[in-house]
Amino acid sequence: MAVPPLLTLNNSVTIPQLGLGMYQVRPDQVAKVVATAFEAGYRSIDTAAMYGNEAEVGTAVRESGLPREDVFVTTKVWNTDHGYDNTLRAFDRSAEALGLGPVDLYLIHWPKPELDRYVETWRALELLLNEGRVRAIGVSNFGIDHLRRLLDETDVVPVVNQVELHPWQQQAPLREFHAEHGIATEAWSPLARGRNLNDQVITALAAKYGKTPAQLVLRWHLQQGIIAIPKSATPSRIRENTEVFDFELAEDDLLALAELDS
Ligand SMILES: NC(=O)C1=CN([C@@H]2O[C@H](COP(=O)(O)OP(=O)(O)OC[C@H]3O[C@@H](n4cnc5c(N)ncnc54)[C@H](OP(=O)(O)O)[C@@H]3O)[C@@H](O)[C@H]2O)C=CC1
Ligand SMILES: O=C1CO[C@H](CO)[C@@H](O)[C@@H]1O
Repeated sequence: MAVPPLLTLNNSVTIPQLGLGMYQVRPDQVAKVVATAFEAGYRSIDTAAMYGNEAEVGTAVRESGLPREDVFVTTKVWNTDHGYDNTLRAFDRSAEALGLGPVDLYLIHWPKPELDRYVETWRALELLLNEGRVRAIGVSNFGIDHLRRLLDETDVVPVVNQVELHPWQQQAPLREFHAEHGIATEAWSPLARGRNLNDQVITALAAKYGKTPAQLVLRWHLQQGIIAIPKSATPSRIRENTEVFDFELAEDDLLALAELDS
């Protein structure tokens, strides 16, 4: 069992650098998936109101027997709930479904610039933080312009920006902006949904390190300080995806992987 290392966020809260994604984990699968993950060492679960499994995630965490403070739960406000009051109501629904007390991390799922309400949505998250109903607040799918606006017009700097990121979409300019402003980068679809795991560069390097392609890709994330939340509903893969703390990619191999960005 490998318990992932903790990364310290800009408000001093810590988050496991590897977590389990819950998109498309059906409610009836959640209990087994989460129990398998906890047994394998995961301590972080990424869900969202939009995933339709918050209640089952909450139950699985409560029934795990793990101390609440040892588990990190992220959820997100969905696009249809932007706006100050709507967001507070959406949070109430999520917190009630989870039933875990304060939520560790609450994210704006998408900026939805066409609605132009992400600043007031963010202010609602700031209130939740000040009231102690969440331990940290962040965003997802925000571009540099959206982040700049939050930094200019609001008080709290997001702890993370969760974006699509994998060797084929490396997000260099955004990551640089995050680093300048103390925002952690969290990768969604860190395995690119498994679609490119037969890539020749990946399979050759995986063979070199005696690891699977998925482990190789996850190691690439971890070595760059990225938080990764791979999803799997398959017990063997849930375990496989944690066995990434016992090897290190050499500089040359990181350079070869940098070339995959498209
Ligand atoms: N903020 C946002 O807008 C978004 C957030 N997310 C979050 O990020 C999480 C992860 O992203 P997701 O899009 O699910 O994609 P991932 O990159 O995590 O890939 C998941 C897919 O890869 C397969 N897989 C997992 N492990 C392995 C392995 N070791 N070998 C081969 N195949 C494997 C899974 O199959 P199987 O389950 O059958 O094992 C599944 O089909 C989501 O679950 C969600 O929590 C995702 C999208 C958008
Ligand atoms: O979190 C999410 C899961 O994946 C969906 C489809 O790609 C995204 O739209 C959504 O943001």
